[in-house]
Amino acid sequence: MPPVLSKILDVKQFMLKSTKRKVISGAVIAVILYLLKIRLTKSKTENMKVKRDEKKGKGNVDRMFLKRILKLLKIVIPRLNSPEILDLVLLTASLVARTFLSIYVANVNGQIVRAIIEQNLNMFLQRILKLGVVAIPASFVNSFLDYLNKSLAIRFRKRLTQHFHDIYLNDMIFYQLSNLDSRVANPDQRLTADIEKWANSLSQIYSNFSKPVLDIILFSRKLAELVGYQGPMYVILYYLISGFLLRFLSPPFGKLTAIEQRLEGDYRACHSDLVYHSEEIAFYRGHAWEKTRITNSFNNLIGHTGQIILKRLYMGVFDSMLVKYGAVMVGYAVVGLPVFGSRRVEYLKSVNNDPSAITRDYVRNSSLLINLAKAIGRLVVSYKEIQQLAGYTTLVAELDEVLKDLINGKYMRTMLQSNENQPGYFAQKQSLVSMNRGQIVETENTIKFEEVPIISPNNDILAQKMTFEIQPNMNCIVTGPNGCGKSSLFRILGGLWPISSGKLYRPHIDKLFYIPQRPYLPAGTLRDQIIYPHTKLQMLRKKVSDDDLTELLRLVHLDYLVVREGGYDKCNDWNDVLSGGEKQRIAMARLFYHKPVFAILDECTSAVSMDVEATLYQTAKMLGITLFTVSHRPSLFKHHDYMIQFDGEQGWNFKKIEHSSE
Ligand SMILES: Nc1ncnc2c1ncn2[C@@H]1O[C@H](COP(=O)(O)OP(=O)(O)OP(=O)(O)O)[C@@H](O)[C@H]1O
Repeated sequence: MPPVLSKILDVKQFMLKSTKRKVISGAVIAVILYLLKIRLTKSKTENMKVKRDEKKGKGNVDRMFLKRILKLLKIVIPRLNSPEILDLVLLTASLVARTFLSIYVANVNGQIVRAIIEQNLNMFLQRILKLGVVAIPASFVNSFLDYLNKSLAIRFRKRLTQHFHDIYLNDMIFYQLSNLDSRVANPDQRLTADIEKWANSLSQIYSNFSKPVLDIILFSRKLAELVGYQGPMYVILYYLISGFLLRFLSPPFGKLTAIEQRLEGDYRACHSDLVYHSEEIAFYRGHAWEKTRITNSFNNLIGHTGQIILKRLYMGVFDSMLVKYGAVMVGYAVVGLPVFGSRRVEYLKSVNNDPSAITRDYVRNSSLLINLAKAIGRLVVSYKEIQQLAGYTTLVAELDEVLKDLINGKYMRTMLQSNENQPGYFAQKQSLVSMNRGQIVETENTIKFEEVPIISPNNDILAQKMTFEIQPNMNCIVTGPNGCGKSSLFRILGGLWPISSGKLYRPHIDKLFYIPQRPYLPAGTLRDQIIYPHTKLQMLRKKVSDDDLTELLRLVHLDYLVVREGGYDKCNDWNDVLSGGEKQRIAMARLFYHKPVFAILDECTSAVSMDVEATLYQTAKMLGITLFTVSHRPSLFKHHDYMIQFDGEQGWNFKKIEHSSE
């Protein structure tokens, strides 16, 4: 009977010998079967869910993942002579060096044991010295590997971030991403945390994947030389079967990671909202409401994370059983091969039946085998890491795809669609909409709407096709009830919203300047608040000095700010230190600095006292700026010559204002 078969029979005998052992083995088998059953029922329902998601590519290791990762790889490694390739070459060289060093150390280990058994002090000391010498390059290689991994992750992150910054911060894409398209809920989270995690995960995967593959080849070759080809073959076969089993049992971790990241983003957004709107919330005493929202969001995140770790727990049980303990059994079978295997006679003859030589070979072989087993184990386990990478890849690639759609003038929106079979019920529908089916024509100094309707991104018609023309010095006021589309008219004029039909004639965007009700005050100096979005250099090129800025501040009655705040170079959190009216007046100073042909003033003086408001409008006109104002205040009518009046039911009217001669 072959020795392996007799061993198996021995084990069977051993298991059946005592009732206690029988009970334990029965229980273990029952637990395994039960877990398998749970997994099978779960995987049935999960499979149904996952199949639905798979179509959309929700973070599974599939064809879509491969397509997306290849696209992203082209971004992070653009050329064959990119520095990333050099890092990869160095990384591969270090991995090879480490494997050879491990083989060398395994050899020396065997020799040390032999020296002990032979009680040969000289040989023992020499081998110890050898180990000491090899420790120098080995330590360097280990640290260098770690460094290269991190450096590669930074390079990947830098490339990808630059790629996204170039698209996201180009023109108005950042606006369109959060206002027109509904696919990416938290672009900030994707651009910061998700990209970083993707880059780290990718650089780790290269080592975690290529190193074991390399180790498997080199260790197997060495082991085959020493114990025959069956040794490494049994080990690899064992791991292939366990890998297949693990793949079958493993939950869709990629998809779960993608969901976790999304929930993380939602939770972070809740906190950002609270910080951003803290004053309003504090006045409303809205803390209880906010607490509920934040807590719910946090609980969703924690609940999901809890589910993941539970899934990891049961996967950990299978991992340990198959990869750790099962592998040890296979390992012993393999190191026993020279002494118990088919070539035992040959082997024992070659070592003259010398126990010290057998021990040396045993130590060397087991050391090689441990390394081989570890390498295969890492390869099997790295499947989980690939799943995780698939999750991050979904998030990053999805952002890229949405941005590309926006560049190509397309956006996707979740819209409600009435259900013909069930009146009163609405179905959610996502559809890709083409922007700018209308036409934009650039003029010298004229604004003209020709049959342009005001349609919101949700496809709601706010105003029927509009036709009117505004020339410089035709100051125009826009009025109408709340939500009728006054600001939307300017969103279309400014190119923020697409034009669905008709023709829009307008001067170059530099000749239009928009001032909203809540002006944006960027982080920066007092000077930056006035000249935004110009830089100091652009201001100097425009031949404007700080004294000129003081003059502008005087026009808006804010010249006291220069002294109060300690000069133009003083940085401050301007949103906090300025009152509502001061912020609006800063914005008017900004308008006077830029002196555009047309100023779009969207309720931008609502917090300014009436007398100051009147001087602001007069100054603007004096500077030759044509006003295009949204306001409900009748006191402002006198500064304008024309009026666009919305009726709130899609109707509108463009007419000349008849001023009574006072
Ligand atoms: N990004 C968007 N996506 C979808 N709908 C939007 C968007 N922004 C605004 N709307 C909708 O368009 C409609 C018109 O909004 P708009 O801001 O033009 O109103 P308005 O006339 O300026 O109102 P108000 O006087 O209150 O400022 C509103 O019903 C609003 O909900």
